[in-house]
Amino acid sequence: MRLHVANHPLITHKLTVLRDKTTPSSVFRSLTEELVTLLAYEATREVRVEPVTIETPVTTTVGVMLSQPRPLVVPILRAGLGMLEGMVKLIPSAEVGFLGMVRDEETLKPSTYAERLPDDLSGRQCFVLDPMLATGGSLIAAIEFLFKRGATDITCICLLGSPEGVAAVEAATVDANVMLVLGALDERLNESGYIVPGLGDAGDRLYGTV
Ligand SMILES: O=P(O)(O)OC[C@H]1O[C@H](OP(=O)(O)OP(=O)(O)O)[C@H](O)[C@@H]1O
Ligand SMILES: O=c1cc[nH]c(=O)[nH]1
Ligand SMILES: [Mg+2]
Repeated sequence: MRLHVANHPLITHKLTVLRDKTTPSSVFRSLTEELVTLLAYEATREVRVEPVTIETPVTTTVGVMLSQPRPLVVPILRAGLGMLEGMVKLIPSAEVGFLGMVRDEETLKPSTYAERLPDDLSGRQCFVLDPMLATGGSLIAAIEFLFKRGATDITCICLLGSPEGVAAVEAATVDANVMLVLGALDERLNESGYIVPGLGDAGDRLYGTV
């Protein structure tokens, strides 16, 4: 697994507002969208392109366009849905698949309650969106789901990650072509499995369900 942690003052500024417990849901939603667009810039550095010849008003030139098959973007419901708009703004031609997962807050184990993905993901570049990488259980389950459908090229974008979650994803994806892009790598998990300093429950903060 390759890890990229954003080191950019604009991203850190936006994350600071996101972390603030007084930030209302409406602002939290806009910032999440802005942050994913900034992180997607790094996450799509290896997006596949192919040469195309075009005519400018001045001459003929060779540029590039995204290759087929189109990239697949997979938000993990619920909180990952808050990242979808920011991602498809950058790649409007992407196809979108969905995985619904929820973590049991006692056992911290994830379960999958919804799935809408193409049957065959071989040859597809997949971009998984989830704001929070805590124990890593949800992201690992999502990655394994995509592997079972034949995916071999997966990039995950998370706003915040814990060292424990990064280590777990790393251990689960040895030798696989997986990239993890984080807005920030936080200090640790607390005894309830929440990221510290973190931002609380991303789903609740996005959708006002505290
Ligand atoms: O790394 P983990 O320990 O698995 O925790 C992270 C998961 O927890 C959150 O989802 P949650 O289960 O709260 O569902 P929600 O998006 O519906 O709020 C978050 O969006 C991740 O999917
Ligand atoms: O800190 C955390 C951990 C899991 N899920 C969240 O939304 N936040
Ligand atoms: Mg939640």
